[in-house]
Amino acid sequence: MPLLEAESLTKVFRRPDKGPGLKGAVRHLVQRRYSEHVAVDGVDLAVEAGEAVAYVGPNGAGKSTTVKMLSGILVPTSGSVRVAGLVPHQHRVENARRIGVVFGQRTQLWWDLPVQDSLALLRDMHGIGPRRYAETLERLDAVLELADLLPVTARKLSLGQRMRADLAAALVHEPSIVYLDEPTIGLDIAVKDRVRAFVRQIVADGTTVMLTTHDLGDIEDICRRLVILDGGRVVYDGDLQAVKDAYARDRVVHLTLAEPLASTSGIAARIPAARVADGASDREVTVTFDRLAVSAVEVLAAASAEAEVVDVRIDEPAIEDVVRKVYSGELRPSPQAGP
Ligand SMILES: Nc1ncnc2c1ncn2[C@@H]1O[C@H](COP(=O)(O)OP(=O)(O)OP(=O)(O)O)[C@@H](O)[C@H]1O
Repeated sequence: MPLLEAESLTKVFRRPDKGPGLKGAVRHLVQRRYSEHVAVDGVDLAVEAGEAVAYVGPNGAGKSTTVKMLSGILVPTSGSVRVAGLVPHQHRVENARRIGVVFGQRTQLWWDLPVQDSLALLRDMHGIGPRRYAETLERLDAVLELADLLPVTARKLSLGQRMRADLAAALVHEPSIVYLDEPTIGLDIAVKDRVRAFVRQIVADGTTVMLTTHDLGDIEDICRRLVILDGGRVVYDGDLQAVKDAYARDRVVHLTLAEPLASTSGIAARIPAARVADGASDREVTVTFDRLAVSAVEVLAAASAEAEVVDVRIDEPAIEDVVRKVYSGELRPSPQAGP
């Protein structure tokens, strides 16, 4: 049985219909009108224990609303949801024991307390015994390097330090499922790498992770499965690599030559399936090709036959291209058939 299961999960919000300006607000007081907005529209989702799933979509797609229903904060309008066999909004306390939530843009630490006091409060709220708490903290410290942060009040932490402390706060009760919402937002590359490595580690240890992010690097680093939501509906649910194979196949090879080349037409003639163009300088050439039709070795051989190649750099196709196309409406993958 999947650890997390949603069937036809739907959330409809009622929004006040106000006219513009003060006049509209006053009129609304007298004659209230509402319209309905379907934020999540019949979502089916099954996530197995130990999976890392990226749950992505443009602004307003319904990601946070789904996560709120999964964590029991919101009651679905229709459809069903179960997390570890429980209906989250009917068993909020038990559900909270099994889940951890990290919002990159908000903190669950008590702002004016030292981190160690926030963690101790969470320990007491979850009823964690002293021995288990000490062991968990030691494990978290080994990867998140918490020791220096523990005596500092949350308000004095840098963003990166705060994120490490927040991850510890979300995981101190060893939840089996963790919802991460923009966990690396605003972090510098080094801290981002550390947070991603940490999340990979908890997944390897068996924690189920559901990641909501606009940072596609997070997705590539952490998840093998991608669920794309658009307008409240799942438009793709499948393997990340399969999406790349189907939609992000263009690879770019950047070649640096020993001498400037008068024309790239000789290279182009040897690999007709590729697009050959001048690079950033007169000694550079870029070759763009479908990686399933042409290999990088063929590109290198073609270039070497025409000129002396002194350096090579390859840009792999990025999931970013696919997701960007979905967001812009250029691509509509089918949820049933996959890409
Ligand atoms: N409490 C609410 N009342 C009315 N409408 C809401 C409420 N919460 C969310 N919505 C609307 O539901 C839709 C989905 O919102 P949601 O926050 O789930 O999107 P999201 O995919 O998480 O977006 P983002 O990437 O911007 O965080 C949006 O149109 C939003 O305006």
